[in-house]
Amino acid sequence: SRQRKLSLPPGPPGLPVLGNAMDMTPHEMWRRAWQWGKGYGDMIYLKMFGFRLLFLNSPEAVNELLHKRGAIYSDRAHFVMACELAGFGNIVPLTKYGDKFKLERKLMNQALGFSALEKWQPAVARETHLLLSNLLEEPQSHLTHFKRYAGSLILTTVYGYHTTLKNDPYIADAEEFMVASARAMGEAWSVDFFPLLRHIPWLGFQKTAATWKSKLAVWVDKPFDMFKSLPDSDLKQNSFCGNLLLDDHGNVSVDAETEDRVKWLATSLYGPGSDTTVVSNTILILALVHNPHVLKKAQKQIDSVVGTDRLPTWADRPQLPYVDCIIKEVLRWGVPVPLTPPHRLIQPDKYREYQLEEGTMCVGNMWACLHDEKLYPDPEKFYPERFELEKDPERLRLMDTDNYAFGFGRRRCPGMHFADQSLFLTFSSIMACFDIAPITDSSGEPILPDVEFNGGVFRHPKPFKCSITPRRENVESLIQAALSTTLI
Ligand code: HEM
Repeated sequence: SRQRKLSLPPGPPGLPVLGNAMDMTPHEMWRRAWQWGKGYGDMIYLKMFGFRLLFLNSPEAVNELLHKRGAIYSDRAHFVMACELAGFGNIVPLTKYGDKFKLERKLMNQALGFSALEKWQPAVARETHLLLSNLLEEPQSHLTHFKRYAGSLILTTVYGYHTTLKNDPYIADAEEFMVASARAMGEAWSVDFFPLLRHIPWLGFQKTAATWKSKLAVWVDKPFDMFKSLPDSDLKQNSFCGNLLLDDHGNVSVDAETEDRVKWLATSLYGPGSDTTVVSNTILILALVHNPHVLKKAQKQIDSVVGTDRLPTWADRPQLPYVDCIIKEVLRWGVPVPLTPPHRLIQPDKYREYQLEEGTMCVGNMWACLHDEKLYPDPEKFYPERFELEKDPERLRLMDTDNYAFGFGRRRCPGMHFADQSLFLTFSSIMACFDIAPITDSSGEPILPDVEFNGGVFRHPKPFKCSITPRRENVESLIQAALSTTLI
């Protein structure tokens, strides 16, 4: 027994009985794990009752375990609060590794993978041009516009439902579900560590879970019923649900079990797909306010390739390498999702001098990987040139943000190519149309916003003000012209 203990990875000493339970925090857990790493190395092990948690802080460790050994590191935990009490067990991020997982992956890859990207281009273009129009009209509400853009894009993709409303009821319901499911997985930690907590009435776990359960009809069935009642159209037929469920005449042509599975898959895509998009666009704006030279350099490249009498398109991408460097640096510097949900190890394993036990919950720390000083010198600096100036192909391959920002191995984000496509169009179009700068005080001095982030599952910048102004007189007419040619 002594030998087994000695071969576990190191970690902070826990308390008697409680173990490391008091070391956990819902606020910026990734930063705490990264700080522990300075003393313990890139693998940090915590234990609470029957729970074994392993933070992986380096590109080497995540690649070796979560990626190369993905066949045994791709299961998920059975969260009591989310799966048992609230009834959220059917959402994709909670699916156990096995046949159901494989089928869901196949369906998501079919709808969102590389080969499906072209199909989504008209919808992404339309939503982007609407976003530009919103930013032109009400530049101070950039966060509201990013939320409408991301929400409408996901609902269009998933259900064929497009909205121009800033307070669309389907988006409101989907956001409510996203908050509830994130909380269910967060609170599940404490209920899983201390199973008795669920029976203490004043803590309210059972009551909250029962409220959530009673809303499943609104969160899961309502958008699906809306999809079924939409008039037949190309948008509906081509959507995620349409593609998987409808025959050529627009009728549902699958059995009830498949229909139920697709319904849950559809609901699952909203949270991971929309918040990450909002966060990435907001991080771009924050980074540009602080780095005007980056915006100027990008605008110069965009102007030389696109000119001044049209908006960027995907065909311009090969000639706009600096925009690609900015996308990589936004994902690296901002880290929209700093930690993976735990990947559960399904059998005992050995790595380096460590023995890892079956059931260990392995968490990839993307923030730590993307701030690794060996790969990214001066990691706190927003510096897109780091990707442009690196000439060694092997180092460039290791530095590629896509290796880390979207998670790892078999659980890697199924929406990553879709996200990359939409980020290219929004980033290049925003920079082509607008100057972005700090607001100024009464004496004209710039007020730079703080670089501060919320500490939850998604790394939202704290709300900030900035000035977003059209670069030229013809920006409005360009946007209008683009909108009229990208009608859905
Ligand atoms: C900048 C944009 C995005 C980022 C940074 C991002 C990042 C991530 C990360 C880190 C994970 C966890 C992977 C792991 O456990 O190893 C994940 C999972 C997931 N993402 Fe994304 N994502 C983005 C956009 C999207 C989009 C647009 C969609 C869908 C349209 C999407 C759908 C999902 C789903 C369904 C999962 C759960 C996969 C599973 O548990 O098997 N994501 N994403």
